[in-house]
Amino acid sequence: MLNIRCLNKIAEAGLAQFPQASYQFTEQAGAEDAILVRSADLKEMDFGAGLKAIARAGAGTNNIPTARCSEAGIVVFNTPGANANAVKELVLAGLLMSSRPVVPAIAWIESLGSAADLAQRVEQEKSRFVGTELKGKTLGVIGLGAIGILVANLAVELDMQVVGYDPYISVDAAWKLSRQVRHAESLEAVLKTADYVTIHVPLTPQTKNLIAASQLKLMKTGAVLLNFARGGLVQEDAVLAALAARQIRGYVTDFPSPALAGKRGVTLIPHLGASTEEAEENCAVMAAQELIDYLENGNIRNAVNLPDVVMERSGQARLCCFHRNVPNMLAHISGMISKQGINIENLLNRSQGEFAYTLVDVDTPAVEEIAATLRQQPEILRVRVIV
Ligand SMILES: NC(=O)C1=CN([C@@H]2O[C@H](COP(=O)(O)OP(=O)(O)OC[C@H]3O[C@@H](n4cnc5c(N)ncnc54)[C@H](O)[C@@H]3O)[C@@H](O)[C@H]2O)C=CC1
Ligand SMILES: O=C(O)CCC(=O)C(=O)O
Repeated sequence: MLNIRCLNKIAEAGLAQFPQASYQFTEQAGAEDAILVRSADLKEMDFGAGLKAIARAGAGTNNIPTARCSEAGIVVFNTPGANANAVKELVLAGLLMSSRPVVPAIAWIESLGSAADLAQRVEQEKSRFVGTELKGKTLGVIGLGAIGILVANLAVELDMQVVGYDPYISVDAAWKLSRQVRHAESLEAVLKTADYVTIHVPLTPQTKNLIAASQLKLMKTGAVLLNFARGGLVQEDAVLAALAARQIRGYVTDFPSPALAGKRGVTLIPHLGASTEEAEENCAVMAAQELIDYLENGNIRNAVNLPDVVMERSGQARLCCFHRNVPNMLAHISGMISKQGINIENLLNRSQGEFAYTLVDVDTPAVEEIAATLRQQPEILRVRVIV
């Protein structure tokens, strides 16, 4: 039996992927083979020696200590794109809420209750809630990955001018982007030209406080900043100062904090970007399938600390080695196997940065001794045998 521990509510369709004959769910810390998580913070968590993988049912993995996981031979997965449409739709709501004062207008009408002169007061006072149109305004999109692309393309459909910035954009992403999206050479160029700026980059040490006082100063007077990516990307004090100085008109964010609560110009949403039935299901199913293929076949799809490594099963056993990306590892692993007179049926090795992963299919199930010897190597972080 393999033990799966869920640290957040995971959609039923995802849990149903795990066959009951070979998987059980556990709440016991340290007993798990794999963890399924959404936003729970694992940074300070101790991991049991048996933990092989963590799957984030979502995009951002800043709640997972990925470097520490790699050192312990734990593969960290996420579910790229699985919730992108849900976020895109909420960004649209954010754009509409910041161009048309519908939220205060609804609050006002609710405050009137069922007053007899309701219809009359509506017509008399509605001019307090006049907005502006998105059509013709410029949207700056920072980060053109799964979400940024959808937001940029949607804005084109809304007849907005769209300017995008992503110095690391993938070729696949570039193909999906509308040709009407203008390419900005720098973050500064986006900030200077946009009426609305929306951020869609991961939170990393490099992107922390991406938008701070000096960036906010570049924004057009009266512009709106939307942050559906992570709170730490925007320096809150600087945003509050920019709002107080009327440098910017609004800050719409999916990441509330005590400092932002109740402040003029701030719209707080309780981290609902991915909270649709469809996105929760997509993420849960994708995360579960990634874990199952890794636990049962050693295959890796959508890990953040290793590249994709997928090989058809052949032979009688599979050795899965998570190791450092240093010279001679492949020769060492294959040499150890051939020294025992064992035939290698198939082998696949891929690396990403400091780490690498090797799958070896062999023609005998009797490879535990080889695995035990390989585990002695300091450069080898985890060896699994799958028969
Ligand atoms: N509010 C919510 O519920 C959700 C929030 N998110 C957040 O949104 C982020 C983005 O999600 P996806 O688009 O799915 O990820 P993604 O990985 O598909 O795209 C991220 C893009 O950011 C770009 N990027 C990285 N550093 C950059 C920089 N300094 N300047 C400009 N671009 C940069 C990358 O090249 C990549 O194209 C996630 O990391 C997560 O933090 C994601 C899903 C739901
Ligand atoms: O699971 C959630 O609701 C949060 C989604 C999210 O922030 C992400 O996918 O990065």
